[in-house]
Amino acid sequence: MSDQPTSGDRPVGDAAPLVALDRVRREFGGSRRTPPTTALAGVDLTVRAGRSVGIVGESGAGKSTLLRLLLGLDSPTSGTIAYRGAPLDRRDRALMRRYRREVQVVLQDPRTSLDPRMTVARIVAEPLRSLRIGGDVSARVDEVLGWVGLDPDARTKYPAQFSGGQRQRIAIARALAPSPSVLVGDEPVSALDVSVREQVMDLLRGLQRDLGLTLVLVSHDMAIVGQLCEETVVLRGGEVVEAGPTREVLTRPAAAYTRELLAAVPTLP
Ligand SMILES: Nc1ncnc2c1ncn2[C@@H]1O[C@H](COP(=O)(O)OP(=O)(O)OP(=O)(O)O)[C@@H](O)[C@H]1O
Repeated sequence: MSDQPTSGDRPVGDAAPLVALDRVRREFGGSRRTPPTTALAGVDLTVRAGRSVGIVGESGAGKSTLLRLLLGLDSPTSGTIAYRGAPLDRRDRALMRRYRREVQVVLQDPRTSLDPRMTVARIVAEPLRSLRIGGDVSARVDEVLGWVGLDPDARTKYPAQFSGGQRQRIAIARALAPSPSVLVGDEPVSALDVSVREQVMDLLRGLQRDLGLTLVLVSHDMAIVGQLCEETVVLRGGEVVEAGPTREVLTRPAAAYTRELLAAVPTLP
């Protein structure tokens, strides 16, 4: 990083629960004749401030559903999601606007997540506009570009002028612009070449440390979660089958399913 980020007034290393899911269920569809599809079957999850949590699972485990709930884009069928102890209620617009500012996302593929017709400056400033955050937008754009290792002359360029890794840096800068407490990554490095992947993982680690950011990573890839996250939650069929410190989950998996996932990883961190 070219500039040292400042953590503002967020205490680095504070371990208070930031986001807490309590028996969260999410069902889809269903009628008198057919039962609903259960995407999440009562998930408990605590994300502590300043920590990194990985949520792993195979296709259909419920990761996308959980991600949408974490981003405040969907509501549980039952159970609660609380932010700093206050239950989220999607009907409370002011609360949800604050929450969406606090929790920002980096998606898997910057080729589709960045608008090719917009300059980098507009892309990075976009959440400030949509969340109606005032202040010196131009200075903020330069600041967050610096944090992700991009020069200010990137501002006037378009996504197509950058490599895959640099595009993902732009997406990370955009997520950082509104000063979130939580950065959620939806397979944020899976689409990158292996060498670039390491660099972007280093960047995410550095941001977590230097900004006191809380990192939630959703991935099918146990190796990526193993390298980036202090805690790991294993999801299968909408249920948490295992959760704990990553080191323990990797070295002493309690669930047979976790052992199967681990067996599929060629080299563990
Ligand atoms: N909008 C929806 N309508 C009906 N069923 C859904 C909907 N969204 C998810 N599901 C179902 O819920 C289950 C979990 O889906 P989800 O997309 O959350 O899993 P996932 O772990 O993200 O998988 P993938 O990695 O393939 O995206 C699946 O059985 C899926 O078919």
